[in-house]
Amino acid sequence: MMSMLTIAMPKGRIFSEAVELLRKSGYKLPDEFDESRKLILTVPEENIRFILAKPMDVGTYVEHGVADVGIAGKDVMMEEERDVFEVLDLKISKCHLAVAGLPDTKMNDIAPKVATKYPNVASKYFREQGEQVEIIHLNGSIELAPLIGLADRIVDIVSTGRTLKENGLVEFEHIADITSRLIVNPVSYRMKDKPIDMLVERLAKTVEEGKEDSD
Ligand SMILES: Nc1ncnc2c1ncn2[C@@H]1O[C@H](COP(=O)(O)OP(=O)(O)OP(=O)(O)O)[C@@H](O)[C@H]1O
Ligand SMILES: O=P(O)(O)OC[C@H]1O[C@H](OP(=O)(O)OP(=O)(O)O)[C@H](O)[C@@H]1O
Repeated sequence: MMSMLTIAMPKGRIFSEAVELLRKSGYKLPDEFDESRKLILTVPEENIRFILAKPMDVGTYVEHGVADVGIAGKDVMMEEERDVFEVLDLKISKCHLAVAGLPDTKMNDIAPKVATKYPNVASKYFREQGEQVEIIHLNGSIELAPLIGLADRIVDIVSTGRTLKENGLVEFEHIADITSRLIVNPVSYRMKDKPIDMLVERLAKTVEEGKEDSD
């Protein structure tokens, strides 16, 4: 009998797309997945246990080995460099990271301020551009910062662009395209190589088929 796999799933907007991808890949996940408030969901028929974490925390569970694999946004992986393998681009929850602000505004020359939920990504980006900025770490509603005079620029996720538009903000620079990734704990990959390889193969096939559909 193969050992049970623990998969860390991100709660929130990625969750339903990730569940759909797993179902399309042949995993029979009970209806309970769509409405439960439980944080651990075991599917004995598939020999898999799912833990439901905050998206920013998935890498923590996988790095510590309490989850063998996990699903995390590339943005999260960029922000918190973790000792995990990124094995597959799941091509779900597409969006991008961008620099935005009020139109026709220049960055303040002396200590321009950048508000973001991604302090590491933002400071690395501006360092590479040779610009010295002050990073202001916020936890959400990032678009508020330039409107209220807290920051000259924001670094945030843009998906439809609706939040920027409705707040009168514009995108200045594109930092990186973002999709969700399958990540694996290095020790688990050695100890549970068979079930993990099977999971990766099945998901990769579905991702590939999805690509053909959208071509
Ligand atoms: N429009 C979007 N806004 C934010 N994240 C998005 C968007 N589209 C896709 N994503 C992906 O979803 C992840 C965030 O999911 P979600 O918004 O549920 O979490 P969160 O922002 O951490 O949650 P919370 O708002 O509860 O703090 C990101 O890491 C990113 O990879
Ligand atoms: O381009 P759009 O489709 O409008 O999506 C982008 C917005 O969605 C996210 O915020 P979220 O809804 O997660 O709220 P938050 O500000 O509390 O993080 C993100 O931080 C942007 O604000």
